[in-house]
Amino acid sequence: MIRSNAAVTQVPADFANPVAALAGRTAVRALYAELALHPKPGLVSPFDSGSHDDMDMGTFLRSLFALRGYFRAIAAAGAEGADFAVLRDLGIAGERRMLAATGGINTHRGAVFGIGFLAAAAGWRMRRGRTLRGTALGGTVGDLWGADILAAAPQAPVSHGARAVQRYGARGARQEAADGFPTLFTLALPALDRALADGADPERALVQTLFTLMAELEDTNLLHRGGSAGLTFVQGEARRFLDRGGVFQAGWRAEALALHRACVARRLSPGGSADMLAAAHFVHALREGWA
Ligand SMILES: CC(C)(COP(=O)(O)OP(=O)(O)OC[C@H]1O[C@@H](n2cnc3c(N)ncnc32)[C@H](O[C@H]2O[C@H](COP(=O)(O)OP(=O)(O)OP(=O)(O)O)[C@@H](O)[C@H]2O)[C@@H]1O)[C@@H](O)C(=O)NCCC(=O)NCCS
Ligand SMILES: Nc1ncnc2[nH]cnc12
Repeated sequence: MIRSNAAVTQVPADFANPVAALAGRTAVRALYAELALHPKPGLVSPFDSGSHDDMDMGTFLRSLFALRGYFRAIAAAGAEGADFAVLRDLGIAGERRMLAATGGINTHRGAVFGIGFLAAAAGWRMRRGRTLRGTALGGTVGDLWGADILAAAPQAPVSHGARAVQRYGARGARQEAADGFPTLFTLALPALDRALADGADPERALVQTLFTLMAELEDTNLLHRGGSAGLTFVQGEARRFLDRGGVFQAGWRAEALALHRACVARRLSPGGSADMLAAAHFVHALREGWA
């Protein structure tokens, strides 16, 4: 049977949607920029697999390619004013595609969650011609979906992160999103803008931003792997790096590599900070391409 032209030319709404395409493309580029960055204490990079035995650069590349359609679709859903249930189902489907691509390894679960909501909020604001500047993007996440994020029952099985929240009373990813991503908008993005303004190239500006996040974020990955002592160790070392001048000090790369080795020796991995770094890259790049 010959299908009508209409059927052949039908494209998914998100594909035909320039706002969704921009957000989707920008999200994948942000995940790649984070992955390709080095040195990143304890984390996977082209240099090595950090504190991880079960994943490497290839695992993350397969993961971020599998998520291309997800970020485009969730931005399109946000543009349409979708409610939390729609976004959650897209997020669950995205997680499934990620796990299928990685053989069940949890590479970007935090990014599926955090950058997913930011992409949805970007779709909502760009469709309505609203600015992406200041804390507006995070405010949209909190205003439109914050209450539902906190009310949603944790997925079974309970994640390492949720267990860390229960055990250590940390805020975790949900509270961060429901509050409009304060760590991202009041800490990470200003650090990125300041490093670039002070003359750092993009690589050094991203390293500076990562250390700024590591010094402050209550990263449930660190709590899961190293308890309060692990989190306190990384926060303290990151703060010392920044107090000595960060990426603007002579020998900064050797300093950062020394912390990488110390994290690997302790099996510590600030995965939450890695996700927030990718989120900062996402928002910064989106702002560049949008009024
Ligand atoms: C909505 C959920 C995704 C939230 O899940 P949950 O409530 O369980 O919260 P967390 O698991 O704590 O958060 C999810 C991930 O967020 C990252 N993260 C950690 N701390 C923070 C923080 N303070 N602020 C922001 N983000 C944070 C972190 O992601 C990274 O860790 C992942 C690896 O985790 P894990 O495998 O446990 O660690 P490993 O060291 O690899 O373990 P082993 O090697 O020992 O095995 C990695 O993926 C990074 O991304 C947190 O994990 C969920 O409940 C849910 O409902 N999902 C359904 C979809 C949905 O609702 N989506 C919303 C619409 S988009
Ligand atoms: N580069 C990375 N290494 C380990 N965990 C991560 N989670 C997000 N990005 C990561």
